[in-house]
Amino acid sequence: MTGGAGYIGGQTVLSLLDCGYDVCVLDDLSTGMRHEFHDQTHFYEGRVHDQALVKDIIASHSIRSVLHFAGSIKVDESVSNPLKYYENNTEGSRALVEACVAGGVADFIFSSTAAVYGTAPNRPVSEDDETIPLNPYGWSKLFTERLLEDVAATGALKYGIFRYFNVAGADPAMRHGQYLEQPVHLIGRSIDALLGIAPPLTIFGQDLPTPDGTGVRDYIHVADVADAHVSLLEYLQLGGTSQRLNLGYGTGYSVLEVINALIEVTKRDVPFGYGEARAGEAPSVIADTTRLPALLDWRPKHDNLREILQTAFDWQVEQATKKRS
Ligand SMILES: NC(=O)c1ccc[n+]([C@@H]2O[C@H](COP(=O)([O-])OP(=O)(O)OC[C@H]3O[C@@H](n4cnc5c(N)ncnc54)[C@H](O)[C@@H]3O)[C@@H](O)[C@H]2O)c1
Ligand SMILES: O=c1ccn([C@@H]2O[C@H](COP(=O)(O)OP(=O)(O)O[C@H]3O[C@H](CO)[C@H](O)[C@H](O)[C@H]3O)[C@@H](O)[C@H]2O)c(=O)[nH]1
Repeated sequence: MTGGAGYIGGQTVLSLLDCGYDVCVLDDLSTGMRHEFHDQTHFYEGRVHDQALVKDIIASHSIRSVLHFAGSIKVDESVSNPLKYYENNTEGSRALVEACVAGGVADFIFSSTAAVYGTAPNRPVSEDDETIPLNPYGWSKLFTERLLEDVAATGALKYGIFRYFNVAGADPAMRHGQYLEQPVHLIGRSIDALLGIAPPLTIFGQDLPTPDGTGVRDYIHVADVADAHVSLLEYLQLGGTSQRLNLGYGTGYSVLEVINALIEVTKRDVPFGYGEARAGEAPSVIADTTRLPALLDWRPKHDNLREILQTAFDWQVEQATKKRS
């Protein structure tokens, strides 16, 4: 696995270990952190671009399946520094896939994003909808999707592409979660505002074409995302064909609904004000979830906004406390 020291990759390491898999992790620790549970993996510090290292890991562990989480994830940064995104996400993936093909890897699972849909239609968006990303981050991911489809067409490997919607929450057993010095996503920023370690939250837009005027997203618990990877891995290993799948719950919550639920869960106030809508941002992005359950033996266990918020809050408080002490 690449990116196994990051937020979603780390959670997937836990799911794989819980299911008894032998896991190799390749991570350059640029944004990820090594945790105690990584001692149960074969951990390599390095970049996915390093083909000699990747080939060596594949050969030494007879690796048949690769899950590729490594990448850069900040949409705003991708606009100001697009070359970083094409280098780390697209070139890195190209080099990795080439080394995997050379090493005889059969199955390749890739972390893509709902950002490939761009201005999603005003209804749940399906895997066959048009993809016109609005930023270099989305393009860097879409190019990798295309690369995988073209390579798979030669028969070199099979792919599983997950287009994640808004991944949030932390491990229910508090073994892992997301902690960024400066959160970039709504839930992380709202919690930091609530804790008083960041300024009040700015809500981007209050008269969008949504029921309450604020942006609507499909939030999915990171533990469900991780478990879905185990199911997709089993599916491919048991002979399933290449797939491109939305990974969301198919339910949307507005920014105000998220803030109100966070206030209910924590019994604390979230200071916020309104600002301009983010340029080009889709008002509502919700997954059409027809395809995935028809294929995989996966059913969500944590599809509850309050649980997502409670685990995210508990984790962020624990991290903030550790940092202070
Ligand atoms: N967080 C989300 O809501 C979200 C949504 C859609 C898609 N994704 C995708 O999921 C994947 C994981 O995201 P995350 O939220 O866990 O991010 P993250 O930053 O926590 O994890 C990324 C990991 O990859 C490592 N990494 C980065 N570049 C590398 C390289 N060149 N070689 C080796 N390791 C490298 C980092 O050190 C980190 O551990 C990313 O590919 C991201 O684009 C995330
Ligand atoms: O400070 C903030 C941050 C966000 N929002 C709003 O909250 C909602 C969620 O925004 P996030 O920034 O948390 O997430 P995005 O939907 O913009 O994007 C995320 O989900 C995408 C998939 O849909 C991609 O995966 C992308 O990588 C990831 O950042 C949006 O309506 C946004 O306008 C605010 O109002 N204020």
